[in-house]
Amino acid sequence: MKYISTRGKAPVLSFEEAMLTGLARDGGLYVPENIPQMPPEAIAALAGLPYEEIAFRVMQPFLGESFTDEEFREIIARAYEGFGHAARAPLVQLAPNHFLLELFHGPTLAFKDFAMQLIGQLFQLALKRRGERVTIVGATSGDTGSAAIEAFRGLDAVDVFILFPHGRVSEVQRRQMTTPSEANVHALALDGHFDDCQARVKDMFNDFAFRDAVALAGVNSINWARVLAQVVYYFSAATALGAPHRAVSFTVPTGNFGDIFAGYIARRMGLPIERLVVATNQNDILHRALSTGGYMTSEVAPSISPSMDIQVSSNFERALFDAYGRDGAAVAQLMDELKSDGGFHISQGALQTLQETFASGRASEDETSATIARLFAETGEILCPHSAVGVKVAEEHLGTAPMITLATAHPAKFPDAVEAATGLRPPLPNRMADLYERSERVSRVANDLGAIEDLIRERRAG
Ligand SMILES: Cc1ncc(COP(=O)(O)O)c(C=O)c1O
Ligand SMILES: N[C@@H](CCOP(=O)(O)O)C(=O)O
Repeated sequence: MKYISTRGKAPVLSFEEAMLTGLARDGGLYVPENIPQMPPEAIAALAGLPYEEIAFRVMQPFLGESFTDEEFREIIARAYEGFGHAARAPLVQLAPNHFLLELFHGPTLAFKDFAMQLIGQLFQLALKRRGERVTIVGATSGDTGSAAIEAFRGLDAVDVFILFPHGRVSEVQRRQMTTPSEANVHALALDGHFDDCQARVKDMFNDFAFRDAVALAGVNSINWARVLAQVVYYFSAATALGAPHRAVSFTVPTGNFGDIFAGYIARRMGLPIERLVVATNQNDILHRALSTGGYMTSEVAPSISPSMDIQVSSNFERALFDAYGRDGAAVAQLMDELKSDGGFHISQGALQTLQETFASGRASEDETSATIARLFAETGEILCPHSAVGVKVAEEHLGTAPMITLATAHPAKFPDAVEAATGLRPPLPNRMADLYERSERVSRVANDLGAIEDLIRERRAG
């Protein structure tokens, strides 16, 4: 199994190399050269299996020679043993044809744990074998950062630096990043928004002198391994509801397009997914792009679903690569336009291809609050604001196939928004009940590449 860049000019890599590399050296994102196919009998055989076994069968064909089956099975077992629900990703029925896939039972209460817990173990094994040490730098609007810190804290082969937008994450998210005391963990509060954090991370990857000097690695969803781990729960949920004998649809609260791109990969592997619905908050660039073909950035407006306050949606590049017939030069040109003009127009043919797979919708702030309140009153389910965006948009796309909406975070991560909608302040699980008492450690940084690079050079241990 080989991995190629969406911009067509970077070295072709193995799974392990692509995972340790993060962003391709031509600025593109790695994707598999071919998508392994799962025939209907193999999909049918997943029904009723433990999540860990489904994970092994779905992901193993993407690994090539990188890890033995025994190593990979052990890593999967360790990755999910700390989850607070035996099913790992349980389904809850909301209405006759509408289900919620709860992805928030991992250690940091967001869907990011599914991938991050796994790649923490994969990095550890790969780096030990190679005798190498890396500096992980990540950008977060709240959840990736806490999941990464949880997965990599205390590991001797990595330093982790997480850039988050100062004042734009919830208090729980911030404390999850700033309270771990391990010396290899560094939380950096940047003066700017998430897109600034993500742009600086990409700048560091494109500064080859810095990149090579610190052995830079990335665990944002620019890293293919992150996307791959998220493919699994599309299979577990769909087979629980009758796939491959009946098709299902998914609605995915979307920001950086990683989670929904994982659903797209599941579909490409053969999972019968009728519709993949992109749900955005008021920062709705993806909804506008998929409706009109114009991908135009504008100011990020802070919302009650802060983890989706994103305008430059990294993984959309992977979808564009396929929609443009895997033409790396065409993608590179669009990305240049994005940088110079703040946007681009998707060609008619590529837009049509995208629209054959993806539908989309948006939820305003009021609609998000009203959905939290209504779902609580009607079903007793307390949604986080991101999941509420998903539910609202899913309700506009219900059809004959069962609809599965991804619940991407635990409501206790966003207690203010939930309390404002329901009057209830959801408590944190017992194991993190003292989060508000723990002391914080954080460095405030300007939105300045040189200054951030200097700080990383100084603080890293390697
Ligand atoms: C709670 C939550 N929901 C949804 C999203 C959007 O996911 P993606 O960026 O993969 O589209 C994020 C952030 O990524 C998130 O943290
Ligand atoms: N919403 C994310 C933003 C980063 O996304 P990623 O999936 O590319 O890591 C977050 O919570 O940090």
